[in-house]
Amino acid sequence: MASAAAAAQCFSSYSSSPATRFLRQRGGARVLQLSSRRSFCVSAAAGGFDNQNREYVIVGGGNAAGYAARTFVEHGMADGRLCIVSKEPVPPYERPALTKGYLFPPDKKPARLPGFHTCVGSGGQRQTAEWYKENGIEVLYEDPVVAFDGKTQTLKTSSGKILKYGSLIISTGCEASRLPEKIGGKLPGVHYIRDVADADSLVSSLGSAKKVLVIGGGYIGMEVAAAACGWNLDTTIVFPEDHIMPRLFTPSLAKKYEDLYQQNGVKFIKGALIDKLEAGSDGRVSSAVLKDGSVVEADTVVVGIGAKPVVGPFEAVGVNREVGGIEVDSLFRTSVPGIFAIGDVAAFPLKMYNRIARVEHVDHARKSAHHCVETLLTSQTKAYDYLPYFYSRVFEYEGSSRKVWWQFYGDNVGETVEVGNFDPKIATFWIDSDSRLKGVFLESGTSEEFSLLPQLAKSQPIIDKSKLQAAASVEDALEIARSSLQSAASV
Ligand SMILES: Cc1cc2nc3c(=O)[nH]c(=O)nc-3n(C[C@H](O)[C@H](O)[C@H](O)COP(=O)(O)OP(=O)(O)OC[C@H]3O[C@@H](n4cnc5c(N)ncnc54)[C@H](O)[C@@H]3O)c2cc1C
Ligand SMILES: NC(=O)c1ccc[n+]([C@@H]2O[C@H](COP(=O)([O-])OP(=O)(O)OC[C@H]3O[C@@H](n4cnc5c(N)ncnc54)[C@H](O)[C@@H]3O)[C@@H](O)[C@H]2O)c1
Ligand SMILES: O=C1O[C@H]([C@@H](O)CO)C(O)=C1O
Repeated sequence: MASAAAAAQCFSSYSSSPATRFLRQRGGARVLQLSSRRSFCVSAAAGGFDNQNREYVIVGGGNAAGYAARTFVEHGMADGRLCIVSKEPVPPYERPALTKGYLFPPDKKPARLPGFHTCVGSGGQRQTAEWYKENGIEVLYEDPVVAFDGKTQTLKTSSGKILKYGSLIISTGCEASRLPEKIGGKLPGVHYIRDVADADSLVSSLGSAKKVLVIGGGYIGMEVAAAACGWNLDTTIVFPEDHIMPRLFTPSLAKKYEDLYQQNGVKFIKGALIDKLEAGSDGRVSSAVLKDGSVVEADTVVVGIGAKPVVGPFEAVGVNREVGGIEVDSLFRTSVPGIFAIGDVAAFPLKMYNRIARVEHVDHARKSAHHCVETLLTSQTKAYDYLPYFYSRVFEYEGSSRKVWWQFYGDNVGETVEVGNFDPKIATFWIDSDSRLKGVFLESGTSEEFSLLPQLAKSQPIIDKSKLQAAASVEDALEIARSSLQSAASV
């Protein structure tokens, strides 16, 4: 790679300049200190490519990248020093909105950019394209990184740019798992949702849809099926398991949500796999054939069958074989000095449960980004100690018969006690064999009640299961949990 070699040469001759202190070791990261606050960009076109040196490069312009950029700005280390290389045409946004406000029917004020750029989802500033400019952050749009060379510390983008980095943060997230093309996974009318372009395409299909088939009973399946109800569409969900949200919900909790969806007209086909999707005479999807031979008609299909971490082209940095993703330590450092990974793509030590995990949820994207950049820019060596937090909100559009919003904190292990049945609340408590409360789920709580959940899941108090089982209401059950917390504190 002649241009990369040229880039490396140019980089080292620049870095030997007396005005530059080079690659200080900080929090395990190689930090290039420049005397000037402006970036150094050597535009000596080598082999037709721009030859550009950057101090900090973030690859991926998604949720985690937006929060990382904010932390760079907070430390006064963004201006002229930070470059974000993005595959998407817009600055980072709060991805959760894509299956929530974005899918509201046209007359119910759907969310659109620039309304939900990061960091509005956590009450922060709305970082528009202007915000990046004003803060001196270079963002390369629609120009994904296609090659990586750790030896020369260079990246190549799809347009052929060669970027030399001092420190690199990989935040490439996940991509939607797809049905194979040979069974109709790419037919017109078949949708996957990961980015704004996908959501736009789905919105345009919903506008003329009659029958929607949602494949997958996870997060995307539940959120998109609820959204389709808002458009008054005939909606069916099909999935291989015997209940929805199998990764988190107990069968009994799932049943309550399934009943609610059915009251909204959604049909469920459980324990079923797709054999193929078939096209009508116009070439657009018209039906799904299930493995048992039955046929479900649909003019719009939404596939939500999970996501895969985007590790390419960074495999050489070290992929975790068990959970996938780029392996990092508790400071988000990969095996290569100066290279970090955050968000969905990072396989990190989940300290409180003593296991390596990947977490595909936005709270971790935000917190891992902040923790990583703090490590990179300060002398912080505090291990990331994450408490898993998942949530969803559906039927939120104006005029819906009832809104649904739940939160879960902790680990869904052990036996469960469930209280309430959309009256309007539901709570589920996961309790291990030592009677410790490990995980807690709450539907339709007040903000005060929701704020109790992380305290419970973090302290894991000993709890009297029989008292919880006897609770007359969700409020009572939460009070019992709260008092177990108090007695744990007083021991
Ligand atoms: C539709 C949807 C709804 C969701 N709702 C919720 C929710 O309600 N609650 C919740 O907790 N979580 C939710 N999530 C999960 C949450 O959005 C993710 O955990 C979060 O976005 C992860 O942030 P990230 O930056 O790691 O990845 P992403 O936000 O996916 O960003 C990764 C970015 O990297 C880009 N990229 C990939 N490869 C390259 C490359 N080679 N070069 C340059 N750029 C590249 C991608 O295009 C993307 O822009 C949802 C996810 C989806 C898809
Ligand atoms: N509220 C949230 O946190 C939220 C909302 C939307 C999306 N997301 C994220 O987006 C990503 C994708 O979500 P998702 O719902 O696709 O993943 P998921 O893992 O939540 O659900 C996948 C579901 O697909 C089904 N499935 C798996 N293989 C199948 C197959 N071959 N045929 C039919 N069904 C199959 C199963 O029912 C499984 O529950 C995940 O990272 C998820 O965390 C999160
Ligand atoms: O975390 C989130 O961010 C967006 C939205 O709040 C941004 O305005 C959304 O729908 C979430 O669930």
